Amino acid sequence: MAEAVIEIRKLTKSFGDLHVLRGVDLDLFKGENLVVLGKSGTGKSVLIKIIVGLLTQDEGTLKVFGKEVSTLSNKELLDLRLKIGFSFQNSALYDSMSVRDNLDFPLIRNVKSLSKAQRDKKIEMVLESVGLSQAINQMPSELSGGQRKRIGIARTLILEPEIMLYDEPTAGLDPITCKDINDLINQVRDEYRTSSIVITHDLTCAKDTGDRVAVLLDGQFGAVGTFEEVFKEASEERIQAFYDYNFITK
Ligand SMILES: Nc1ncnc2c1ncn2[C@@H]1O[C@H](COP(=O)(O)OP(=O)(O)OP(=O)(O)O)[C@@H](O)[C@H]1O
Repeated sequence: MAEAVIEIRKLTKSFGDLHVLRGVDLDLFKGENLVVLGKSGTGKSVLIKIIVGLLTQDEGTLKVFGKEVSTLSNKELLDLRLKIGFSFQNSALYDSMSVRDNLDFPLIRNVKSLSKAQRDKKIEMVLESVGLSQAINQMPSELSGGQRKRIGIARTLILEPEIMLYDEPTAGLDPITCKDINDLINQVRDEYRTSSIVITHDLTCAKDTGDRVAVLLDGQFGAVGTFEEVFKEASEERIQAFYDYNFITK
């Protein structure tokens, strides 16, 4: 049985009368890509915020690397966040900084022991990993949407996180670029041995990257399994509707 790096049990979270998470059970196993699917407003971001300690659950447990997040001290939370890389939907690059400086920034801020030469080496290596060595001196505005996504992922990867959280990694990209990003997500899992949660509405992304797929429905995971298990054998109408909406066959 694979080791769980994140273990969520009976987790609930409400905002006033709005019961967003209503008893969530989920494991993220070491070395897997787990895709979380769910309509807008179902609580995907809330769940991510609880995982990184930005919000606290009302009830239930959430353990990351075996430790309950809600009981961590501020120092422990900061240490945990360094092990979790969050790749934002909008890539979160600083427009006024070159690609090199965008990648240098998290190193200067978080890994104070590195020399300039060591940082340069890491920048070169991570750019090579995402296939954009030639972009090192470019500004974000000179990059395509897909390239910006790659640099955004590189910026997260440079701190060598053990867990990666991808928020809508293919949003706003054309299908061919989506495929490239999906390949990169798989490559990151294999090369960096990360365990990842991929939040998406894009079923092609889910199919290509998800070792397992989990569908959030009415505050709980309605189905968890391989893409085929979740969709091909879906008897649940709401899950089938999600599939039909994405794959328009007519
Ligand atoms: N801090 C907060 N205070 C009050 N309500 C909140 C707060 N954070 C989230 N919510 C509500 O919780 C619900 C779930 O929000 P969340 O952002 O997790 O959705 P989501 O599944 O990530 O949606 P999307 O796919 O559109 O990003 C929404 O109705 C939102 O308005």
